[in-house]
Amino acid sequence: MQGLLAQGISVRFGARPVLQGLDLPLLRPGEVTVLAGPNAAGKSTLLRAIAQLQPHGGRVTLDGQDLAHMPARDRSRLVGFMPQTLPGASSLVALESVIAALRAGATIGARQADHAALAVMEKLGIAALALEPLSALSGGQRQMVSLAQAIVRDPRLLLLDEPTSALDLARQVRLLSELRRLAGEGRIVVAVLHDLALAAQWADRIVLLHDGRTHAEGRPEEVLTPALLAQVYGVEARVERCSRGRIMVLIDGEHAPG
Ligand SMILES: Nc1ncnc2c1ncn2[C@@H]1O[C@H](COP(=O)(O)OP(=O)(O)OP(=O)(O)O)[C@@H](O)[C@H]1O
Repeated sequence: MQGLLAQGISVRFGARPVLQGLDLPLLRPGEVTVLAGPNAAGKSTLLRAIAQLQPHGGRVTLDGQDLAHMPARDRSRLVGFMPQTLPGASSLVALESVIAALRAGATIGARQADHAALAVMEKLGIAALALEPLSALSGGQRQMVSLAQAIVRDPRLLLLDEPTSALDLARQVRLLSELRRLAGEGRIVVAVLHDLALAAQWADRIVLLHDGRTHAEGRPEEVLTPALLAQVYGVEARVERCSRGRIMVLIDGEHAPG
């Protein structure tokens, strides 16, 4: 079966269950899926479990192959992971960090690796940062370098944890356009986003996490409803259709209890 399937995903930290047998629908190649939900809902934990960076119960398969039972090198070729924050305490310059990410998943000659890494940075509009130390980059610059690291191996599955949180408006569009393009070429893209306006505009599918489970999933207009937003976030919301048929979520306030 083509796509990403995550079933019965459970994670607990000490006695506290964070994910409780969570199921995702089959996420198909070509789709951008947004994971949304309140703070501490378990979105990052779920991404890390899918990437096999977090011990978990349940099963994750990519195109029918169990990711947990795959050699780590094969998995790192197939799965690109962009963490919420790129560690800044590195002595590498940006280009070296992208080359290191490439070589972690592939046997590739030094010159070829240099070219491939620089090509990705050029595509993302960050070639000028190539020789800058990671420790000297701004939060947004670091986020773009982190994206370059995640996509340089040309992964089949791309997992991104709040990839736009530090980006200005133009770079948000650049990053999300790039994700759409990558999905259009047959990859599976899963991104955690808090910004429901961006989610409504860019996602094919939204999965709303709540209480350690999938509370709702579907197309943006199916999931971004006043009732579901009240249940999951505890807010009073209006959903309006604006130009080009897009939906817009307006938050009027917190939901009055009872
Ligand atoms: N390594 C850890 N040890 C203990 N508890 C953890 C650990 N990692 C996450 N948690 C807890 O698991 C819960 C879910 O965290 P997670 O980061 O997955 O949430 P999230 O939905 O991504 O939140 P946010 O939107 O705030 O980034 C939180 O209560 C968090 O404190």
